[in-house]
Amino acid sequence: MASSLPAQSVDESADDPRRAAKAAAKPAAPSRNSAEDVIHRKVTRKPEDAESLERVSEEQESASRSASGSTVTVRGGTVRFGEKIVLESLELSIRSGEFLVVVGRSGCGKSTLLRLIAGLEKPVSGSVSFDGKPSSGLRSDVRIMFQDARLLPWKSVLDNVRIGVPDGDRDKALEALQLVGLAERASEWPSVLSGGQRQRVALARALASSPRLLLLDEPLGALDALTRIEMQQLIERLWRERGFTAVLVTHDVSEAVALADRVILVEQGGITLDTDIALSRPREHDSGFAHYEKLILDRVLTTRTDTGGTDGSYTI
Ligand SMILES: Nc1ncnc2c1ncn2[C@@H]1O[C@H](COP(=O)(O)OP(=O)(O)OP(=O)(O)O)[C@@H](O)[C@H]1O
Repeated sequence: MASSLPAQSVDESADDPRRAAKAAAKPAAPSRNSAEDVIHRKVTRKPEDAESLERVSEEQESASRSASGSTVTVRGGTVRFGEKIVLESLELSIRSGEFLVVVGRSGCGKSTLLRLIAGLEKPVSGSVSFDGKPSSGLRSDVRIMFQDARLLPWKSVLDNVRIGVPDGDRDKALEALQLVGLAERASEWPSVLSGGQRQRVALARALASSPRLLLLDEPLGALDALTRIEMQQLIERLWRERGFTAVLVTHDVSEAVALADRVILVEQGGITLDTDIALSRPREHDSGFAHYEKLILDRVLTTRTDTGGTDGSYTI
């Protein structure tokens, strides 16, 4: 296996005025202490106009998000299966409340990275830390969602969600089902739900315990285009409201740009592209959006031929 490439941070603000302007307008994801600072400033500061009011509200949202999500650090993470080294000395820092999207060619190690963070894969060397503290094995504040909803067919929708709640608390499970708009289907069997509805139940189960980190391993990969967009919007809304840190693996570059604060490309055991997506939310499919799609695709396509989807999306 080729040796890993060093993590490469692509800073385009120098030659892209739109991005530079966005970056200047966007408050940096604050640390826990600076989150308190923002709240303090919010109470003491008098906004002079609508723009500063909006800015305060953005800062407030960012502060509250930061307080609810985990920071995750992978240092020198190496994972191998037999002789095959899949991740090699990988370095990654994820900010609290950040929405990170992982892209890369099939088999490059995206799911392995997610499993490493989840504690499902043990590194042969290196470490994973949460909020600055080394961690190994499964954690109660981390939840993972897969392409397959993995619902138990012999349990009702509500009982499936209760699996994700400490002590199986019924009210908390119902509350989670409400979040995804499926409370009225609580007593039904998973088999009568559509694929999209099953994924919403899986999302409710994942969020029912209010995790600080949500890992999403291509959860929308099997859905039709419209359901996929609805699910993207639901995930984005819940992420914004609840403030957890999110890491999504996807093959869909459009989905990556729609959801990410930041996109990384995994290649040859390491991270070979690491770029912020400096677009406001909700994202419009405008020239800024196209700019990032092209940036990511161009980088990926230096090593692979693309496949353009009939709906204008691209997969890698
Ligand atoms: N448990 C395992 N035992 C042996 N090899 C494994 C195991 N899990 C993953 N691999 C191998 O590690 C490599 C990376 O797998 P991984 O599932 O992380 O890739 P991926 O980028 O998520 O792929 P895809 O996009 O196709 O889902 C592949 O070559 C895969 O065959």
